[in-house]
Formats: sequence, C-alpha cells, structure tokens
Amino acid sequence: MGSVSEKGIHTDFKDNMTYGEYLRLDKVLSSQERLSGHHDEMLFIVIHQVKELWMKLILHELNAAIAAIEKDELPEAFKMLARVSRVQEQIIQAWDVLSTLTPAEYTEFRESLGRASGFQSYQNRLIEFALGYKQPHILKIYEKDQDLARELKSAFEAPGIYDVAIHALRQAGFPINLDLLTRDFSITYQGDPTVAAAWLEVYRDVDRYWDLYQLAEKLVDIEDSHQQWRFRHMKTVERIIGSKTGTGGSSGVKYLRSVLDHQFFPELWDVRTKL
Ligand code: HEM
Ligand SMILES: N[C@@H](CC(=O)c1ccccc1NC=O)C(=O)O
Repeated sequence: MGSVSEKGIHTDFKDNMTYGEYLRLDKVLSSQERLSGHHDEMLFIVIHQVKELWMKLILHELNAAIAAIEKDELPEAFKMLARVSRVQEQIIQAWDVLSTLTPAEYTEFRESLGRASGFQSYQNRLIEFALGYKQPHILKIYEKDQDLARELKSAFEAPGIYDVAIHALRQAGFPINLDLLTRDFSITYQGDPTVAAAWLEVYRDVDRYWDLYQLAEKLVDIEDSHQQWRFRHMKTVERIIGSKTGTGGSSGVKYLRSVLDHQFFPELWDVRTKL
C-alpha cells in the first residue's frame, strides 16, 4: 500500500491496482438500471450519465479558470477554457445519438421516469451559476438536500466567470465602475456602460490588449456552445415528445424555447455591432 510522500502528496494506492479498480468501474458500470426493462432505456441512461460526467469536467475547468483569471493568470485560464469548448463539442454531438430514439420508443419507458427531469440536474445549475446566470427560484429545487443546497448557495453567491473578466479589465487599467467589483454576485449581471466601453477598446486595439481579447473570444465560444446545446435539447425534445408537458411539470418545449434567450456576457455580443 502507498503512503504520504515527503512532498505531502497522497500516494495511497494499491501496488497491484488494476484498470477497473482505478476507474471504479464496479460503481460506474453497475449504475445503468433500466427501470422499465425496455431495450432503449439503456441509451437514455447512458446519454445522461455521460453528460453528467462531462459536466463534472466542465465545472472542474471553469472553476479553475475563474480562480486563474482572478489572479490575473490569463494564459492558464485559456488552456482550461479551450478544454471546456472541446467538451461542449462532444455534448452537442451527443444529441445525434439521442435522436435515434423515436417517440414510440420513448413512450414505452417514459412513465417509469416518474416526475424526474433534467430540470433537477444540479451540475447544470452549477455551470449556469459559473456563467453568471443566477435565478433565486432555482435554489428552492434543492432545499431538501442540505449538503447540496449549501454547495449550490455558495456557488450562487460567488463571482461568475464574467465577474472576474470585468475584474481583469480593471486590472488592465480600464475605468470600470467600481461598484461592479464589490457587487452582490448572487444577482445576474445586468450590463454596464463602462464594461461596454472597455471591451470596445479591447476589440479596437487587439494587439495592445491581446490577452483580454483572447479571453473575450473564449467566453464567446463558451456561451455560443452552451446556447447550441440548449437549442439542440429543445429541438430533440420537440421531435421526441412534441408539445407534451414535461415530467418536471413545465409546459415542455414551450418552456425550453422561452429560456433560450438569456445572454450571459451581454457586452461581448453588443460589441460586434459597434465594430
Ligand atoms: C428524450 C429526451 C429528453 C426529453 C424528452 C427531455 C425533456 C425535457 C423537458 C420537457 C424539460 C423541461 C422541464 C420539465 O418539465 O421536465 C427538460 C429540462 C431539462 N433537461 Fe431534458 N429532456 C431530454 C433529454 C435531456 C438530456 C439528455 C439532458 C442532459 C443531461 C437533459 C437536460 C435537461 C436540463 C438541464 C433541463 C433544464 C433546462 C432549464 O431549466 O433551462 N435533458 N427536459
Ligand atoms: N423531462 C422529460 C424526462 C426526462 O427527460 C428525464 C427524466 C429523468 C432523467 C433525465 C431526464 N432528462 C432530461 O430532462 C420528459 O418530460 O419526458
């Protein structure tokens, strides 16, 4: 068995550890229980589990990128944000796999899902919080689970990636409204003329502000892909359940279409009109 090394690194591993032990495949591969017993429910479970795993990586990278930007270590953050973008490509592509599920096939096991819904995916909420989208009613969904509620509340109150990007603008000398740096981060950012003016300057003088320009374009990549994922979700839902109401109690596709229009980084989209 391993121990703690001189550098304090935990080396608690079994000498003859196997591939399956390392990856905890006993847990991972015994977690696909088809409640209906229907053949196509396997696809449904695997798609969701893979998505949750990719979201775990996205959160790991996004949170580290937020910390790096806060410390003004922009190149480190670019590496992480580029990885987030590649993962987003994977999860967008995954809709093509789920689209092989026909309405008739889904109907066969939909009832066994009860009132469970992707609406309850807390990792999805943590990603939206990291991107700065904070809707207070979302926290109520998780009130019953205290540990989870605590984790979500802390992410809800923490600065999102755009908040630290605004901090980086200030660090670079732009005259950013100081209230933005100490604001209540549990409120979704509403836009500010000093931030708009700073990004415009960055985009007009790319050579001078190369790192900030890179940061801005990485953020646009991420928002663009996040919205593509949500759009594909809405269209896939439409082709599988039409306009049926959702198991989570919403109006279904109508609800999903209505939540598509939120912009995470408003000035980065507005700046395009001014260039
Ligand atoms: C047959 C496939 C699917 C159907 C029919 C479906 C349907 C729905 C519906 C109707 C909603 C609205 C809430 C409700 O009333 O239930 C919803 C929300 C949601 N679904 Fe799905 N979904 C499917 C697949 C997926 C997959 C693969 C994921 C990935 C994990 C996912 C993640 C989500 C998320 C995150 C929400 C919350 C959206 C928001 O509030 O902005 N769904 N889904
Ligand atoms: N809301 C879906 C059900 C659903 O899709 C779902 C159910 C359980 C676990 C994950 C799900 N995926 C996304 O919403 C429906 O209304 O059919």
